[in-house]
Amino acid sequence: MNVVSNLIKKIIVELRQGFLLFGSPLDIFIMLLDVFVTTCLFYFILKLLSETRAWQLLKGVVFLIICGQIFSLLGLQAISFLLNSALSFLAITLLVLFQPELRKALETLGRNTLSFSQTLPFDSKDGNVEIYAAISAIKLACAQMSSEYTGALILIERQTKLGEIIEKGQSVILNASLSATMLEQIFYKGSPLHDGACVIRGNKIYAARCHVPLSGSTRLNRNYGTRHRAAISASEISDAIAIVCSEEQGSISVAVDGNLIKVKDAQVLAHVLQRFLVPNTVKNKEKKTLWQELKSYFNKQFELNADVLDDFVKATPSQDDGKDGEKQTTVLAVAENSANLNGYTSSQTVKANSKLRKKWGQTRTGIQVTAFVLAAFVWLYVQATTNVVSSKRFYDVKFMILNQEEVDKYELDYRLSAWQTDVVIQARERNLRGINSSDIQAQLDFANLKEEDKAKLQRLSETNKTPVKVNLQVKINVTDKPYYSYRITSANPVNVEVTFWPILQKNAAGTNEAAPVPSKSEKSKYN
Ligand SMILES: Nc1ncnc2c1ncn2[C@@H]1O[C@H](COP(=O)(O)OP(=O)(O)OP(=O)(O)O)[C@@H](O)[C@H]1O
Repeated sequence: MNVVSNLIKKIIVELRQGFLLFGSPLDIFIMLLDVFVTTCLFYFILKLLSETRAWQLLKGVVFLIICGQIFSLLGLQAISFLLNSALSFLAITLLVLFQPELRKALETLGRNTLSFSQTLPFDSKDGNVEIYAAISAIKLACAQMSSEYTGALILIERQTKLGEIIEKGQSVILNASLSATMLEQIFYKGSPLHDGACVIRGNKIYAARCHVPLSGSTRLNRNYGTRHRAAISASEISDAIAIVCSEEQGSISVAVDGNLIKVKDAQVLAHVLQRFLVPNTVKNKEKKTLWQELKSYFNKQFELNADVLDDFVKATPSQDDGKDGEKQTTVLAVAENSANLNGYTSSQTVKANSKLRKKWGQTRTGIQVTAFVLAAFVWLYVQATTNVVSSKRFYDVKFMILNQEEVDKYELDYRLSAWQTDVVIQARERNLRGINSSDIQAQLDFANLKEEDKAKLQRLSETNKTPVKVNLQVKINVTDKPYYSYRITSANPVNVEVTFWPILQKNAAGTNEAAPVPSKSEKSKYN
């Protein structure tokens, strides 16, 4: 909590000083890019987390931080202390409690980072043909098995390998060609392979008799047994699509991402599979631009997670296709962590074009705004802590006289009130390190003399009378450093008094000496 308060204080100080946007147009562009990239990162993380139970906890933590800030502002020390301690404890428990969710989120990240498509890993160049052949085989087998009330559990492996399931227990590696007959043979009641799940990898039936570890975290109706639960579990621990043919009801169901939906028949099943396996079948058949590709890449997170139920529904034919008024899809189980609990409940029939109702914080805009706010906050923090602006004092910087000829023409002599100055420069620390005393120029430019002063000098040169005093401002710059990378915050002296007198008078007075340089004790005033 203290960290948060300190951070806010630091940011306010930096904002007050106006140094946050210190730099060239290029620096500002880089800063904006920095905020943009950080926003994307936060967007990605928040989107992944918004599909998990960790989201609720995250909201709780934010609430506690806000309360803590309010309490500490009000000076309520006891409650601030308690909240502070609770937050430190929560930071550790968060990692332990939500290890499965975080693991899943990272897996999703890995999947989407390495591949832009969510298709089956088909070998052939013309993957789509093979996918359609596979879908057709599965459709035929499921139609047959459901009509005969043969129980089956088919897992279609996608990006996440199902090695953990395949290599365990009594599973049998088949690596057989995928065909409807083969599937029916496997799940035929008398077959030694019918128990458990079969895994489809690419265009092969890779393994049979696989046992899926049950998670038990679903809201499945009691009428459904372990086969359906196994389907949900398999879709929870991976991005596999699980198809269940029910032995008791003769129905067909599909599970994706922890959600289970009963489809009307094998034809609807084929539509669903096409939606998930064939790239760009439903959405966009045209060639995408890079921007569209990037957008769909980000959107895909939602397609595969939060919007997965919507996808199920979209994947089915229009509601009117059910001539006898029968429902095309029935949601049997919604993943416990699903963002869609507001939109769908278990065993609720969903209309084909229904829209999901999500809380604002979980909508794309909500997450985008939150991600931007977080990124801006982190950026401000980094500016205030690591990319710090500090100042450095340089002593005895000698004046450089410019345009001497401007006074030579009057044939006068002059004396300066000082020949050197102390300069304080402010810059980003890394820039400041590169500045030495020798890089600083303190210029006295006689070209800056005012017209009235010039007139006085003219009169003096003609009359040879009382000496004339004029003020000149010292101009300071750092050689080899662009003007926007530093600021001169003070110079002492910043104005120099120049006393002019006729050359003859000077010789008489013998005063052609430099004004005294500030003594050490005087210098210490500026430290
Ligand atoms: N963890 C599992 N992994 C793979 N297969 C499983 C698992 N648990 C059960 N099964 C399969 O499901 C069968 C038991 O089905 P059960 O009747 O309990 O489920 P169900 O969901 O009611 O399905 P059905 O409607 O077909 O009866 C088992 O014989 C086995 O083949």
